[in-house]
Amino acid sequence: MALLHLDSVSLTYPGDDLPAIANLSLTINQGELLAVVGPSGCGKSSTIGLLAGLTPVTGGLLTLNGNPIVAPGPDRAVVFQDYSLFPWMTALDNISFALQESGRATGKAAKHEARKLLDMVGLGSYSHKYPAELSGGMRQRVAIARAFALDAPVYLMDEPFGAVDARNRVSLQELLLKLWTGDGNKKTIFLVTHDIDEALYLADRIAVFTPGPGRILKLIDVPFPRPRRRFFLVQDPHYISLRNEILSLLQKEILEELQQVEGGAGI
Ligand SMILES: Nc1ncnc2c1ncn2[C@@H]1O[C@H](COP(=O)(O)OP(=O)(O)OP(=O)(O)O)[C@@H](O)[C@H]1O
Repeated sequence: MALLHLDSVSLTYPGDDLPAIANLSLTINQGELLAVVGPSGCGKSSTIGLLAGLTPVTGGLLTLNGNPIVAPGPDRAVVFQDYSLFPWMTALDNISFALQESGRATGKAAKHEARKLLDMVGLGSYSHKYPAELSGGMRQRVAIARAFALDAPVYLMDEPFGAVDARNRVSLQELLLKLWTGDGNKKTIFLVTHDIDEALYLADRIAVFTPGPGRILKLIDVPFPRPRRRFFLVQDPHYISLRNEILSLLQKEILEELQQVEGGAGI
């Protein structure tokens, strides 16, 4: 069932001549995990801003459940790369505050629920620590636990694992899959990533964006059954060919853009 729908959406920031996004059309189904890859500046974060209701569209129509998106709402949670935790609150308080703000729990119940979430992300014994006392990977775990404390139907994730090392990235990906499927009632996830392997491992579909103005160059179905097993997946010839296809789509776009800038010299 279609949940998010972008119909010829365009965005031109105030004062800009050129649009950041032009004629972007896409339907995202309920429970789908859609990954977006594309060169830097192609409008991925801007699309998250539109879906979150933080930025108004300047053309086209953007709907959630058939209703135009005009403002942020509790039906959409956003996770950024930079953790965005409150530095003056402990890990536990960051999560219980989110639970209270969303009206999901108050007082002791909020603390209890927050503790369960911290346990789930493997940080049960770090509940009293402040963000500055945690490693980058731990902070992002808390940020993800806090986002999932909101129990929103839609998650908009902008390079959520971009700032963590490869090992932490793998475990955060597993965590994301666990939270996505939750109690069997899947969330809908729009995940921006620069990592093609991450997109292929996590997503149901991958949208490859063109350089600005952002549009979809290709929508790719990721056919691998779940649960996926990394070790076998990366050796699967179909995986290798999909990976190469995405890489060459991105490289072609980047080379064409460079040729326009450099007049083709040396490329
Ligand atoms: N708040 C803003 N005001 C004006 N222009 C903006 C704003 N945010 C983004 N832009 C412009 O919109 C275009 C798309 O930027 P955006 O951040 O959406 O790209 P991106 O694909 O997420 O890039 P990256 O992968 O580097 O994060 C760029 O040309 C950028 O300069």
